[in-house]
Amino acid sequence: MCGILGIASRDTDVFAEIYDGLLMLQHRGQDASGIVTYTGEFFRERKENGLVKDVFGPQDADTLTGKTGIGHVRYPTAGSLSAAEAQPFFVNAPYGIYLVHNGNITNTAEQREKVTGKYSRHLRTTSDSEIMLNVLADKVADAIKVNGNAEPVRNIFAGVKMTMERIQGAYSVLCMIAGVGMLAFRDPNGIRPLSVGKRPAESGGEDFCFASEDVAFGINGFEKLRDVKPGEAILVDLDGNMHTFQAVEGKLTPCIFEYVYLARPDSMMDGVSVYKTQLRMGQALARQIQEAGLEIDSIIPVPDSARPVALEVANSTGIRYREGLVKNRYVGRTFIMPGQAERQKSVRRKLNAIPLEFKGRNVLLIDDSIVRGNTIKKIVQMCRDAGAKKVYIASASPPVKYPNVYGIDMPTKHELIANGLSIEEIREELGADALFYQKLEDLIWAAQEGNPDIQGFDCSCFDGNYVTGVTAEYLDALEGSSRVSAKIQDMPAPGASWNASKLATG
Ligand SMILES: O=P(O)(O)OC[C@H]1O[C@H](OP(=O)(O)OP(=O)(O)O)[C@H](O)[C@@H]1O
Ligand SMILES: NC(=O)CC[C@H](N)C(=O)O
Ligand SMILES: [Mg+2]
Repeated sequence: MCGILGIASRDTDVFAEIYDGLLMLQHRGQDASGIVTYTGEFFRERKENGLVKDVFGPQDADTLTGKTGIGHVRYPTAGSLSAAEAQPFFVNAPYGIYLVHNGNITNTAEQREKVTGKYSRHLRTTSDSEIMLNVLADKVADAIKVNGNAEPVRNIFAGVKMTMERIQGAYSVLCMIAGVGMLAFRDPNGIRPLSVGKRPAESGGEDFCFASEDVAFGINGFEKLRDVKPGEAILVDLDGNMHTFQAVEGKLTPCIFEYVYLARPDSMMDGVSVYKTQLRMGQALARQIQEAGLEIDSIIPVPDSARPVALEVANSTGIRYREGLVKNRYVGRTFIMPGQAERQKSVRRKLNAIPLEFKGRNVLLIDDSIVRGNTIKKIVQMCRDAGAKKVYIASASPPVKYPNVYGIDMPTKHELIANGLSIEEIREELGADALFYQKLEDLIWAAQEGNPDIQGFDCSCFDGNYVTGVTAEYLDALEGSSRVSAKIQDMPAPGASWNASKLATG
């Protein structure tokens, strides 16, 4: 995950608006935040590990001046957790380009070699996003050599096309380019989301906003124009004109996990409502539950992400919906605790059972997904401790069996509870009385129903089919690498520096 946002305004300084927009995308990344603005002459940058509200303050409005700018909230899925790998990244030639990226590149090793070898560039970090920025810079420079510098937009679009032909994986990208404007592009499969919005500018014409999710538009008065197409590049020049270019042929196959968990329910992505997809997931799951014919007193969601699904399972089955688990809103992410034992305890810190809802009852707990199984296993135990008679569980998505290589923090294969175990074995391991998983075809139906024009989805964490193709060597390297998901990283003490090699993927 990661969230990206950019605003090109004709009239006003954009720092405060980017700040507000990033707050709407905070769910996509909580490790680091960064903003760069462009004054028309200079870039002004600030990035640091931490939440948007902790990294930026009112004083930044005085320094981060400029009418255009881009921002990023990071959840690392490549490289390290070091503050140096917070985004945006910068190269000073050609033009001077700042870049923010959501997604993950799968041919980084090969591209790193080219950038540092053939193009004699020095990379400062282990980030995949920095590699992509340098590839883009190389390719724009190549285009300038061929076309001259009279038409920067043409050169930049040519550079994007060549970059798309070289880079594999998932990428939704925004760039600020000195003297030129703001560039947006999305990978040929449109794996990660990106949309563009506009609003009337005070002085006439239009202001533009790009964002990972359209939920970030309203707060600054933007209306969604459309989703950026797969393989498309859009450039808003410094006069506020929008140029579009289909850089390579695209085939929209967005990541289905966005609809399961990542995106906010109030977002529309590629014409599909996240909320309504989750309701349909509930309808499909309800059919399985009805067929099983169990005696269930109440349906209880694991807050917050499973609420829409659970609500619709209840509506469709006629079984009552109850809130039985209360989330402590003051506990941050639970996965920053070191080691398995700590993690299990931290679920307990985050969620607490309402005993009255469990005592003597048969309950069906619903969560959006079961990844390692830590969360639901602990909750099953909490329900039993609270006096539940039977504890049934359902996952709104199918068994997660394969790593995600496109920018979601999924653990390596051997950490996934559904890897190598039958449903019955998983049920036993989780200590539940029954276990339901959404069928993959039902999940696909739930999302596709929102926009039948979508040709397919990347469902790789469920079925192992990676839409861009991924080599067995890449997956082996991932499995054997020192990269482990951020969920089980030991976080450094405040002020201490992070060991950059810990998450290196190579
Ligand atoms: O099987 P596991 O490895 O435990 O992972 C699955 C859990 O991870 C996510 O929740 P998380 O606690 O990360 O955050 P949330 O509060 O946003 O749901 C997801 O909603 C599941 O509850
Ligand atoms: N998951 C993401 O989108 C993060 C972007 C990039 N791969 C990073 O780790 O910084
Ligand atoms: Mg959860």
